[in-house]
Amino acid sequence: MYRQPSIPSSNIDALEDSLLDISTAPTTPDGSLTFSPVLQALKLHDALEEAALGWGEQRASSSSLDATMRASGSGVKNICCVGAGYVGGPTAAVMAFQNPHINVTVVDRDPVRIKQWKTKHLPIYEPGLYEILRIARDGSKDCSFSNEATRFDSLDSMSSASSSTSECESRCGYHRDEVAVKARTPNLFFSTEVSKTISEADIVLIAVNTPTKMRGMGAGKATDVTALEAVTREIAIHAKPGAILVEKSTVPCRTAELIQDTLKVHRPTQSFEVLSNPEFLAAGTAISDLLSPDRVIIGSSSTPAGCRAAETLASVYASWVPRHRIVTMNTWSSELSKLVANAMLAQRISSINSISAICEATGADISEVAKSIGMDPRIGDKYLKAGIGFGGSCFRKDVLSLVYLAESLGLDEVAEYWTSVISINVWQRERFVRRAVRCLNNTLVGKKLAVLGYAFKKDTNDTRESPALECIKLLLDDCPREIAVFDPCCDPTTIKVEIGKLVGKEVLKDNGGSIDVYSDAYSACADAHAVLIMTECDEFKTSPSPPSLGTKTTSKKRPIDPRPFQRLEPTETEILHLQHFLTSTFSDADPLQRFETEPKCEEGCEVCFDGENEEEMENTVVLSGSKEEHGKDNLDWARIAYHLQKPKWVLDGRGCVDEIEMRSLGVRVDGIGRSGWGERR
Ligand SMILES: NC(=O)c1ccc[n+]([C@@H]2O[C@H](COP(=O)([O-])OP(=O)(O)OC[C@H]3O[C@@H](n4cnc5c(N)ncnc54)[C@H](O)[C@@H]3O)[C@@H](O)[C@H]2O)c1
Ligand SMILES: O=c1ccn([C@@H]2O[C@H](COP(=O)(O)OP(=O)(O)O[C@H]3O[C@H](CO)[C@@H](O)[C@H](O)[C@H]3O)[C@@H](O)[C@H]2O)c(=O)[nH]1
Repeated sequence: MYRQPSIPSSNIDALEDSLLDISTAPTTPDGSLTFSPVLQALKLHDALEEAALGWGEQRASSSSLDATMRASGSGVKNICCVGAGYVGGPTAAVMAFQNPHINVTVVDRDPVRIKQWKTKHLPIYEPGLYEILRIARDGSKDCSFSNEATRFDSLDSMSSASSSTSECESRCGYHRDEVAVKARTPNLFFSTEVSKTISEADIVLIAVNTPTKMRGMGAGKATDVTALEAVTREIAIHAKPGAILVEKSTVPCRTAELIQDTLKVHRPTQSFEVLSNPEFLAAGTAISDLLSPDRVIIGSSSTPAGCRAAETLASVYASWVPRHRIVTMNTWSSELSKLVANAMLAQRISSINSISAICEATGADISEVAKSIGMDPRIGDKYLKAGIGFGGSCFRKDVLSLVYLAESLGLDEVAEYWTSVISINVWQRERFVRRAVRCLNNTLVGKKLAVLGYAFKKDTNDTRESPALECIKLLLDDCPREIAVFDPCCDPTTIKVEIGKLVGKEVLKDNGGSIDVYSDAYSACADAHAVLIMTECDEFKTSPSPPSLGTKTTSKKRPIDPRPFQRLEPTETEILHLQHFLTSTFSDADPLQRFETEPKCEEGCEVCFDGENEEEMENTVVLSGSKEEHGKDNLDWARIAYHLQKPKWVLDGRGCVDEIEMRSLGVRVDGIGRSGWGERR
């Protein structure tokens, strides 16, 4: 069940404070400052497997040396990334990792966050992030390995890359190529010296938060560009002449104009190029998305200087992204593309959710409908998973930003169309709660409800815009005796603090209310009158798992040895792939003996304070196969069913359980997109 280091009380205070000012609150809450060691093990494998898909393409096109020559030809020596959050941190880490000759410095006004990036307790959790950071931030040692793929028939007698070499040599008796990888000096830095770092940069990436405006004109829809404006001013004052400014944040269309205007006010005689380069990474797959992006969009002005700036940024990406995936366009198209991408994805979810209501009323099954339409390549099978709707920090805010843009342009019909995407999303979760209450005889008084899943999606501890919380708020209106919450990836303390802040401390059991948060599913479900599934966690699925549509696949395949490399100078991505293969195969966190010593925490480090947690985190990095499996164990539904109150109910908001299997356990199932017990009564 859930295991995570306890959060020091000072961090809880910080978390409480961070939730106060919602208008300018960072998009990544301090809740994400804790990270799940269980998840760390689970996701590393998938992330690198995902990235591996793009490596074949790249292998043919570039070695580290080629990439270095290309990007250094553009004269870029220093990159500054303003904003050490969810986007800034991982993006800068991958850029530095893939461009050893460029110094990348991430700056933030938040000293706590910067301090965390310098330690082993990173402020966000993303699978594969730490391995990249260890090379770019801490530097690496010389290392070497055989260029021959591991022979699995001799695995028993091997324990690491180096032993594999000697074992193979003694068996085969001939000398094979040895690949030598040179040591790296650190080229990724974290700092609070915002203006100084900006003044030294050839490229300044702006990756600050752009939440929905909560006050004043456009409140509830328009984008709050307060942080972006502040950074722009700082850049306008301190940037060196000719520096290239890059919008990584998601911004309203024509924001580059606002930036140019500020630059002109402060530096009227100098000209700067402003590029749009939106980020498309998703929570939980950030590193694989960054290592192997579907596309990199660069928007620029069409002047020669604009095109040159776009080419300079493209050369930085070209160190690891195949050229045909780097798409240049005009600035406004690029800015708009980001909003439209999120709006289209959200729209697909609302579309399938609207159909789920028809399925419930007609006897059709939404998963069958989604499967059949998804087989049409014109439609595709992604983002067709019906459920209680989308959450997360981006979809709602970006659709609303598009709505506001349309309204500002007098395009009321367009605004109305996109508003309906949000309306369906809200309606969907209300519908789910209504069905749940109806199943329970229209009264929750005196009843215990178990809520499985609190994060906005599976495999993350990110709870921003969590649909579960919205459902919990609605359930509270019917006065249940208890709402018992469990999420395999979220820290119970963080959930409590967040609920206390967003709903009110009085609703928590500790203060006489009805909401309690558990660290294991079985306690949460014990004696419950109904179990409500709110997040699509794999752990909640019955076996065999219903087909998963619209999410990245979780491969259980044995990782493949990427050797032999075609050149004796493999790319960083290829070395990472090999490292992952060896780590998974030999349960060794540093099989190439490449890592420098990990930075030591300060005396009295609060996160290290709990010795048990510390040991747990270190063990997890070692990625033992058994631990990986343990973390992903499916729930024992028979055990849960046994302890449920009669009639036993599972209200499935994410299509996780198999109705027939549950019926055999004496459990009634009702859920999204299929006619369940609710209809039959
Ligand atoms: N989170 C995602 O999954 C995701 C994905 C793609 C795009 N985006 C977009 O990227 C942008 C950043 O999102 P995020 O999730 O990284 O946000 P975040 O809140 O995690 O991080 C933003 C950081 O910017 C810092 N900051 C704000 N103002 C500053 C200033 N004046 N000087 C220095 N630092 C400052 C904050 O302290 C914070 O650490 C947003 O526009 C978001 O819409 C986010
Ligand atoms: O078929 C589906 C797919 C997703 N979801 C829900 O949609 C939400 C968003 O999921 P996802 O897109 O995987 O996560 P995000 O991290 O929010 O990523 C989105 O938002 C980012 C921020 O802009 C973009 O960069 C990404 O490309 C975009 O996928 C979650 O609540 C999911 O449960 C569904 O209900 N059904």
